[in-house]
Amino acid sequence: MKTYDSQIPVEEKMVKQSIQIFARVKPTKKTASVYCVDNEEPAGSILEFLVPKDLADGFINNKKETYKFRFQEVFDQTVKQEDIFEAIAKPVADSVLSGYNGTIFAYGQTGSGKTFTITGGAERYSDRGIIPRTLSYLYQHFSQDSSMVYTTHISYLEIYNEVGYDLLDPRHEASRLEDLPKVTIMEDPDQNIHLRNLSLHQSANEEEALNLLFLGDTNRMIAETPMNQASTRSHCIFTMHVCGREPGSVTVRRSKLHLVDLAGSERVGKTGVCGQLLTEAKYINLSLHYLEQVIIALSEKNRLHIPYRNSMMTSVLRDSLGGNCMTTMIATVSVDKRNVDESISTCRFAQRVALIRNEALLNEEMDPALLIVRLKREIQSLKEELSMVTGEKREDQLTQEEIHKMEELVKVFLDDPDCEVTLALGPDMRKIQYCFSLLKVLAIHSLSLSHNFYLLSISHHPLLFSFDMFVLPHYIFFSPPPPPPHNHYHHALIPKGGKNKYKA
Ligand SMILES: Nc1ncnc2c1ncn2[C@@H]1O[C@H](COP(=O)(O)OP(=O)(O)OP(=O)(O)O)[C@@H](O)[C@H]1O
Repeated sequence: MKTYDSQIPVEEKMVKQSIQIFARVKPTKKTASVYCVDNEEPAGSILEFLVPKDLADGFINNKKETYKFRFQEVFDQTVKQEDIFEAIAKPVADSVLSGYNGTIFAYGQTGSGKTFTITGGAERYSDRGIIPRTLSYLYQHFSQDSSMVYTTHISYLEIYNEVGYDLLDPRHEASRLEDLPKVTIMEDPDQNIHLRNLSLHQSANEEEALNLLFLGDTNRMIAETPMNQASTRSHCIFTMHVCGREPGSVTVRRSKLHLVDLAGSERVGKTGVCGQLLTEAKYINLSLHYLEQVIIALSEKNRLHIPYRNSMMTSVLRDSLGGNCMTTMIATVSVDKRNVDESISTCRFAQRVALIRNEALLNEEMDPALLIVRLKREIQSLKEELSMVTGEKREDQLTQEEIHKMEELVKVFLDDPDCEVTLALGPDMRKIQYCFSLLKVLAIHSLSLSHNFYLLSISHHPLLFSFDMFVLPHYIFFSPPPPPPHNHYHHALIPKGGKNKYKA
């Protein structure tokens, strides 16, 4: 198996990349060989179909007998789900972890193995598809990476007969489809798509995410058709929103991972469906036709208008097709003789898709809530600086907490025998004045000790009170009083011969 180095260096902010295309061949019991795979090619792998001119079931082919298609890699019938995950999904999951959007979509004829590849088979644990394996990989990474804090949200959208439904809506089971709220598309002025009525569920761990996947899968529109016993009659988009942030940083990385299981195209004439199955088939074919139109428009140079708005699916996947996303397509093909023409058209479609170049951007942004806190702090400090420069006084009074803090600071300042020690108060004149007042009181008190009796009017200051009480009988009034440190004045008694315990 080939390896792809699609791990993106984090410092690169934009990655231009063509949509990656892979092919997967569904196992068949039929032995007649109509195809071959060449994985030895240096630039990718070749899937070749051999179509004899006299093909019995009506496939008209006048000239060509071989059709060759190049893919990044072709996975033949025996390739396991685990290998598909490693080669296709892991690199996309890694880019999502780095902050880029990622999309993986499976495209192919009905019954060719899209659901098996994206979601998985129900029979064996080893049949788990891309979604459960990717969830497991991502949550394992989240728990191991202590340098980042991650949050994840999940949504699961179904587009059935061109109408969007929320597969995670708890009313799904008990209600008729037509009674459920429809998911609608809204576009903001920057042409970003928003989906109304599509719920987002936070999932803290792999188990919660798997429960959501299971809930959504049980609500999908599945029906038995002549081509597939459990055919998905809708397009399903499982989306994981990942938000990563370094602890303490205001920068967040938000990326989206779309895992898309498209409904399968089917030839209505060939399968002979009627009634509801026919209506569904018409819608499926129409929306796949619109998808093809978008792909054709994107692959043509100088096309100004891309018809995204023609269908809900192309509107929702707008970013994945020619936009801000690392996108990968898996073409699922059946190599039974009777399906060869559809498989060839799937491969042709893939070749067109490979021409589309996306520009994936590193989705980094500032967290608005944290940014507000940081800016508030900055405004406060600028205000203080400004009032220092202009000499403008702040009107608001110091709080008790601030006063207490400054008293502590002065105490530490005075207790420190180091003459170089500084009293750091910040650029707030009120605090500076308050500390000067405290220091003056102490200075006067010191003087009073050498000149016998003095009167001092000071604030209600617990530090000073403690030594005011020390030698109570020796006091007289001293006038005028020093500037009051704050609003509440008290006359304190300064003793003669008292010891200043705040000085060395
Ligand atoms: N690689 C595979 N290995 C084993 N079984 C497979 C594989 N691919 C498909 N199958 C089986 O083939 C059947 C049809 O596959 P699946 O439902 O995935 O097709 P689909 O492309 O999703 O069809 P539809 O478009 O009708 O929903 C299923 O029973 C599935 O288990």
